[in-house]
Amino acid sequence: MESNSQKDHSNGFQSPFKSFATSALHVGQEAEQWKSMAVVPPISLSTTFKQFGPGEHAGFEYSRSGNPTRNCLEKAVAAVDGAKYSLALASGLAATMTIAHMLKCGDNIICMNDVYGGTNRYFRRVASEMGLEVSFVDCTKFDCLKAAIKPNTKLVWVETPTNPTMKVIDIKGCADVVHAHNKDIIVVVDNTFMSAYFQRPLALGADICMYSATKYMNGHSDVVMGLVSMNRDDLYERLKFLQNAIGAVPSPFDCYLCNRGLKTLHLRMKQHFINAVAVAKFLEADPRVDKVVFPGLPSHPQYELMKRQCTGCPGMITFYIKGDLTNATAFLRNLKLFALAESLGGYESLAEHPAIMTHASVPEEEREVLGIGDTLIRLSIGIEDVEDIIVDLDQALKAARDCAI
Ligand SMILES: Cc1ncc(COP(=O)(O)O)c(C=O)c1O
Ligand SMILES: N[C@@H](CCSC[C@H](N)C(=O)O)C(=O)O
Repeated sequence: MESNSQKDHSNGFQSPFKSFATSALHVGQEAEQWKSMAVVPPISLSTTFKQFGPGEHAGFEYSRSGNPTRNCLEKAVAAVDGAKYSLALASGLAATMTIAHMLKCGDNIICMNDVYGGTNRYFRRVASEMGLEVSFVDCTKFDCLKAAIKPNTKLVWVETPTNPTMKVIDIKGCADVVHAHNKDIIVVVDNTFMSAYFQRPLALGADICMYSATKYMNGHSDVVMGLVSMNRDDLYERLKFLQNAIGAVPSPFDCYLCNRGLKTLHLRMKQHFINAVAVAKFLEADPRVDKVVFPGLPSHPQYELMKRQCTGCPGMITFYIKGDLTNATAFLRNLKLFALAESLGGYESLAEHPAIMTHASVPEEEREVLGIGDTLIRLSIGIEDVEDIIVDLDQALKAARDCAI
């Protein structure tokens, strides 16, 4: 992260990370690593690799344990995260599971009380069933976090901004609280919403930066993948072991695609930011909308924190439509350019209803407390022409209002 004096004063956020695009394009992609001198890393589909003698090989034995195409991606991801190491897994949840396997029966995990529905479901209905103890805590409040740390706490899991209510967590503050208590507690940040372009959790004190690469990191809605980056040698050794021992690895073809997607991450994120600010301002000024939650607007309660810890804001906007479920449904059914679909972070605009779709797995009482109600709508603003995005939202808001008349 650049110093405060190097801030990009045009929008108040931190300056972009130095040589981000150059690293994304070149690190791990050296043509010299291939006999063919291929400039674009080949897709290495072979499941196994010929050995010179038993145990004597050229760096690869079996594709789950290590794959040349996956290596290229992992090196590029480590570079854009400002990390020493990165590992690719079969999905974001496979990454979560692999991280959880570093713990043992009876260990405690503190998880931010507002996280992606599938993460909540994994900790509550899978990890807990296997003997891990999980406490859901509001990590935006340091006092609550501090009070929740127990002698058996081994891992703290935060997501920022949270999916879908966009609460922002102070990563450095959180890591400081946890590590002051016990430096061995592993702080994990789910960086899916921000991508490596807008936020570097490791530089802020986190031990592991994790992604559902299914989203912005790949950015084309055609790959399901997870990524984890870290600096600590011990964490890398353990996770590398688990990557192979559990075996939740992505295919070489998906690694190729994600590696390719990463090459335009900086360009995509800049456009997502520009489009999202315009859309958020449009929605905020619209009388058919009750409330907009977008961390890139001064109206967001943690806007100052966002500007302090991020270099910008992705295309994720949550808003509460006026009316009830009928209006929310009419809005979503009438969108034309936006697809009504789960997921986010692709080049195309998507809209969804978290209470019924992505967060249905969160118990209803918890959803209510978190504000994931009938009128909450989540948008993933794509990189289409922003005027067209706004025209589409405008006509769907009209249809939603008219349905109530
Ligand atoms: C913030 C966040 N983390 C993790 C996941 C899980 O990722 P995946 O779907 O790639 O398993 C998702 C979405 O599914 C998500 O939105
Ligand atoms: N993280 C994505 C995917 C959402 S939900 C996927 C599936 N229905 C499930 O329950 O696992 C998002 O937030 O859109």
